[in-house]
Amino acid sequence: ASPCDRPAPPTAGLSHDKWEIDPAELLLMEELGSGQFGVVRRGKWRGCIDTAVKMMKEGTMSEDDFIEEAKVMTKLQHSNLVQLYGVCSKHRPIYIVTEYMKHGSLLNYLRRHENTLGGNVDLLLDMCIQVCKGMAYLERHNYIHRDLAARNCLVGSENVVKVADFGLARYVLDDQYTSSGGTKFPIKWAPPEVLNYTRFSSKSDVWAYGVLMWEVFTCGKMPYGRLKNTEVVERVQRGIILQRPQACLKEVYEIMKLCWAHCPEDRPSFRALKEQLSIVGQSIT
Ligand SMILES: CN(C)c1ccc2c(c1)CCN(c1cccc(-c3cc(Nc4ccc(C(=O)N5CCOCC5)cn4)c(=O)n(C)c3)c1CO)C2=O
Repeated sequence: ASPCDRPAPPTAGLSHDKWEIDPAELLLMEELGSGQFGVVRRGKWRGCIDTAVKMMKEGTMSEDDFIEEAKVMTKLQHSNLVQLYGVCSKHRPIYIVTEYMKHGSLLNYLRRHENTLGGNVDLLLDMCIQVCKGMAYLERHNYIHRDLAARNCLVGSENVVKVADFGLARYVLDDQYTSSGGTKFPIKWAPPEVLNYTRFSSKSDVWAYGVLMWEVFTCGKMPYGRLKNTEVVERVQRGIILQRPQACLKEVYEIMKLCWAHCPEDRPSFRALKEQLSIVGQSIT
């Protein structure tokens, strides 16, 4: 049978280092957009496996550290995580090759489909539960995302939602993104301990997950509207939280609020969140 018939083994023995991909086996296609590290293109690996290929722009990433970490990341495998297939690190720019998700970012998907998604509370809750499952897997592996948000999740066929770009924040060289005073730092998704001490943990991911739930139930609104970052920091430190979105059930909002407990240890784990959200999910379907 041709390699296209069997499912893409995430890290099939691509070369002597199983996380190293031979660029000769990649066919680069249309551009999908650009992120922190530069342009991302769609690709075909070995003629048939759909991939997304990040082509690392010089000076955007601490490459050697990342290539080391890639060995760990290829081992993180879950149906709600965008799979890292491997890297092409024998040339510059290096390529990061991942699974392809045909509908793009969750944020754009919510905004583009607001009319059909807005009334479908079951579907919105299911999307939140899928992200929670992916995050519970990372939590179990003591892996912190550091930039969980709807813009960093991706949508595939049949409304499959997966968490993407987990852990990459550690390799961004742009200070505007990495320092909490920078213009690109995700202030609106950050808890007090990150704003004050950049102390990241799975519990800071849980705070960000609460904001992601708010994004989902508002079909992609900007949290805190047009408030400036300094105003958001002031509110978060005073304990002012996001209000219940109109489409969000009261019992779902109660769970969302748990994610925004001021002290990280008072926030639920993703494991507990998954249990609670699934119970609500069963009670409304
Ligand atoms: C440090 N952190 C947190 C980072 C680092 C890099 C990146 C990000 C965060 C997030 C943004 N990003 C990035 C940039 C560019 C592409 C991808 C990106 C886009 C994909 N897919 C699609 C599919 C379709 C479309 C599209 O054009 N449309 C329009 C028509 O209707 C359907 C959707 C866009 N992207 C995809 O599968 N992956 C794996 C990555 C990604 C996600 O990977 C990055 O490359």
